[in-house]
Amino acid sequence: MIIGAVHASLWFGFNLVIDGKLSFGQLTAFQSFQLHLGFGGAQLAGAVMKLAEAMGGASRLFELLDRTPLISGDGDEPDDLIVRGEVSFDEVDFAYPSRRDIPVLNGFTLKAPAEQTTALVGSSGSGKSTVVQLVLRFYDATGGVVALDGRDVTTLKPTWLRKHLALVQQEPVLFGMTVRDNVVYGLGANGTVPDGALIRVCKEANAHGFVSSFSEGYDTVCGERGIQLSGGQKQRLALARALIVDPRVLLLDEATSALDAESERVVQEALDRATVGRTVLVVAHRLSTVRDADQLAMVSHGSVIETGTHDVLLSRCDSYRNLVQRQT
Ligand SMILES: Nc1ncnc2c1ncn2[C@@H]1O[C@H](COP(=O)(O)OP(=O)(O)OP(=O)(O)O)[C@@H](O)[C@H]1O
Repeated sequence: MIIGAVHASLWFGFNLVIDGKLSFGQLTAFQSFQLHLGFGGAQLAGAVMKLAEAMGGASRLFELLDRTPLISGDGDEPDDLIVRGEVSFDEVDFAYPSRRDIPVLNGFTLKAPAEQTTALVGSSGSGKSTVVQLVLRFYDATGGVVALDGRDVTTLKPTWLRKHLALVQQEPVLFGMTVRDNVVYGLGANGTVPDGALIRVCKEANAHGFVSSFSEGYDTVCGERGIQLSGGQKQRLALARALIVDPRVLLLDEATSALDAESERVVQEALDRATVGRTVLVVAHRLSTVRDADQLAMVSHGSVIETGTHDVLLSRCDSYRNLVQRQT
């Protein structure tokens, strides 16, 4: 547009110069003035657009800052030494806040004994992952009681609770910071730990080997601006992050589902080691991951319909038998 205007004024100006109504010097001065004005205007329009975009982003940011959490940060912080790690669900009902009219858990009742592995199995959408989220108080149950060692988790301070419980999910999230910071993040934003403890948990999580092979070791930066890790490596760091708090209860939600067979073997080996002496609540679709659990709970439409070992469920639960048949 600016160029078009320049051409038009040039043509008009030349005619005025030919008619003797304008000097050549006046024409070039006017042209230069016109160009500066045009480009200045275009820059101003660009700046106004950027300002409008920034205002849109800022209003979204303030919206987030103004949000009040559904879960209060207050609660009891009982003496750490007494945590045995028994997790129980007594007639728990739940619906997500965004879909209050759709019940997800209905009278869900189960006891996960301390230092034992309890596996939740059932069809997709039956509510298994939701159960895990209620233990961590990402949400609170709308009815019934979720308890840790008999204490209603809604009476416990979420930060205290998360010192004793740790979660490993299917899609681990690593931040664009060093391996060390990513693992220590398990202790909270300002957590610190001696190198010896860091290496010990990374060995337990089968991560020390590959981290040591990086030229900068634990100071290697992860993510887009650093090293790209495979799914299995990320999962092993996520496990190390969970283990650094030395949790009494380990929650595994499809922790190996997204991995190929070899990565799954290495991660599973680390998990087998990490679960000894801890209460484990595991959600998994692959039967191989859960068949050796101390207890399996068959979940259907938000309720537990049967509990028992693999053999017990095989003998008395049709849904479980169907699940096994589909996978073998
Ligand atoms: N954040 C959410 N908001 C609203 N509804 C949700 C949310 N997360 C899950 N749901 C719904 O809750 C129900 C139970 O989901 P959940 O993820 O607990 O099932 P699941 O048994 O773990 O399934 P899968 O085995 O596929 O992971 C589903 O109908 C799902 O659509």
